[in-house]
Amino acid sequence: MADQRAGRGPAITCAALAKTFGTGPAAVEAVAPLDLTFAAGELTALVGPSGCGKSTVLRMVAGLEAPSAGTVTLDGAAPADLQGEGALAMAFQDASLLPWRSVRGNVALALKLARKPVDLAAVDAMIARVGLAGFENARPAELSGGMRQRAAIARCLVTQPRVLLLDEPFGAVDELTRARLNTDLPALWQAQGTTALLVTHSVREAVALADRVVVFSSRPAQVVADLRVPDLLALDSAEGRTLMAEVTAALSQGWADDPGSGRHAAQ
Ligand SMILES: Nc1ncnc2c1ncn2[C@@H]1O[C@H](COP(=O)(O)OP(=O)(O)OP(=O)(O)O)[C@@H](O)[C@H]1O
Repeated sequence: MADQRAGRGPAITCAALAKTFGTGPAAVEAVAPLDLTFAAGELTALVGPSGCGKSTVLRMVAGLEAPSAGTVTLDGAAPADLQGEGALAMAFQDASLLPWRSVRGNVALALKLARKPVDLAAVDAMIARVGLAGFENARPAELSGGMRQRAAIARCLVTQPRVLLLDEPFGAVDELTRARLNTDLPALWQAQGTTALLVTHSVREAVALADRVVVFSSRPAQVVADLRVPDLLALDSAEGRTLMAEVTAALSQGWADDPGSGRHAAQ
């Protein structure tokens, strides 16, 4: 039952979603039963201690990892259905570009795989948008790590996905470029009405980019705080600093032994 409005992202619902890797004494419970809904067209940042299960949640939303229990639905559809429509895009930290293809070739391929018309002007415009104008013909090996990440982001956004899943996509990008991408890219996906999830270790990035910040406890991931980011929040305002302090406090609380003791704030 996909959303009929053109291009608009679906709501994402995780219902009693859980994941345990392995069995017996060696089993690792990565995600305890989790109930979370991400609103259509919103960008939600997921933050939490290293190894708490953030990527696992993202991979289950992407349909790359089967849940041990519970479900993920996107406006009622399974992740695989959106994958099939080319409506779901992901960028991971390790920016896996095809090494034998140019930047232009990699970005254009995303359109082909999504069964969309390959418009080279749109491809080059997206490459310019992530600051890679002039590198259209470069192969990934000729780019820095940060440039490869930017090319991977261009590859994601060129298809105008309805769902965008970003796992530390700016990890290898320097501060200046990151600041530029942080101001430039949200406008792109907001205009497209994309529903986006962003896993990040940066509280500043989470608050700067997201409409909502969900803070997880240490493994298995459970929600310890769920905070709304006011529109047009200035990070250096008193309100911005207070919100970042709240996220940071929830993160330290998330490291505590009793993850269930957290609070569930704004929705
Ligand atoms: N394929 C797998 N097989 C076995 N264990 C796994 C697998 N993937 C993840 N895990 C385990 O699940 C737990 C959660 O991992 P996950 O990558 O989701 O955490 P994360 O919060 O994204 O971590 P980080 O912030 O460090 O990237 C970890 O203990 C990890 O070792």
